[in-house]
Amino acid sequence: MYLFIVNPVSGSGRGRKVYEKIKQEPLYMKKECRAFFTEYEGHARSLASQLAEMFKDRVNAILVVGGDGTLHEVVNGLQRYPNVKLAFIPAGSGNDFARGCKLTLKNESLFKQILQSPSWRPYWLGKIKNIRSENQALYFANSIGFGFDGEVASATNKAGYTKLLSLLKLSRLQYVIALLQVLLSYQPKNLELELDGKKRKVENAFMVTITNHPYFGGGMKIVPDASIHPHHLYVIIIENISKLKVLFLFFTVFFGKHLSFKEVKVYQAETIRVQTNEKIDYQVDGNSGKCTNCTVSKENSTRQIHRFL
Ligand SMILES: Nc1ncnc2c1ncn2[C@@H]1O[C@H](COP(=O)(O)OP(=O)(O)OP(=O)(O)O)[C@@H](O)[C@H]1O
Repeated sequence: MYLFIVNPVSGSGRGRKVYEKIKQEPLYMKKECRAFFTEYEGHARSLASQLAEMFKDRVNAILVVGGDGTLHEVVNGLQRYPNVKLAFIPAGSGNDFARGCKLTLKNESLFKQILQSPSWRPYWLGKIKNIRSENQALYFANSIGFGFDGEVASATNKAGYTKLLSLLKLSRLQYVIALLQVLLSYQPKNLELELDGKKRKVENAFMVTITNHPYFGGGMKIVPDASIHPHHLYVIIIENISKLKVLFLFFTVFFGKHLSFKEVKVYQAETIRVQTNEKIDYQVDGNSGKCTNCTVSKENSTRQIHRFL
């Protein structure tokens, strides 16, 4: 049995359209496929855990049709079900997870590939402790970022021009527009980091981002050489940089050329502690929030995800 979790509003309606096309495929009728639509924010998380519990002995895989935000909810719903196989059919506006996993096919072709010749490979999600609750960890598929990154995500999520950009097929511009807006008002932050026990003060931080794979912000190659690793995450720090230089840096990041800037540093670490005196904006898989401290590492379980990288 293949279970679909479809976010119909992802990508300004692309999620519904992609699913409607997949549903017409003879393979959809032939195999046992069932679809569940999300109806509100957070619904994908509860759906995923309910479906995994209800069909745990019969499910071949859960297929997520949506954006990175929907995937984020699903991986959190599956926290207690690491054995459930997961596949992603991108239909959002950013789709960084699909880039990070080298999913080159789209829509019906990707659906057929998942059912007929899947490439199940291990994946280790990022795990954040203490960010929203002391008792429950939060998982991420792509990245968590603090500072500028968090403020840009918050502006992107509040933006009123999303639908227009989608109609014009310019969704990738959404992040860039928010970035320029936030750049004008952004005040650098002071943070204290601990990378595998080694303390490091980051003064005038532009951003600190921890990622599982190279992509973020709708196609920017933030850590170009990152590969999905069982133990370590990649930490990119941008500090003491002028706003003008940031602008230049963000043009080069699409090609992964920003690492030559002296203000940019990349580390690998298994456990990362982040602490600030004042609440700081963060984004996790594109969802925004505020926090003062948290600890980030890899989850212990291995999951099987359809991917090529
Ligand atoms: N029926 C619904 N109505 C309104 N919001 C929904 C519904 N179902 C899910 N959502 C919310 O829609 C939000 C956006 O989803 P998602 O991130 O998957 O798409 P996107 O923003 O277009 O893509 P990306 O994150 O890749 O840019 C999520 O926060 C999710 O909780």
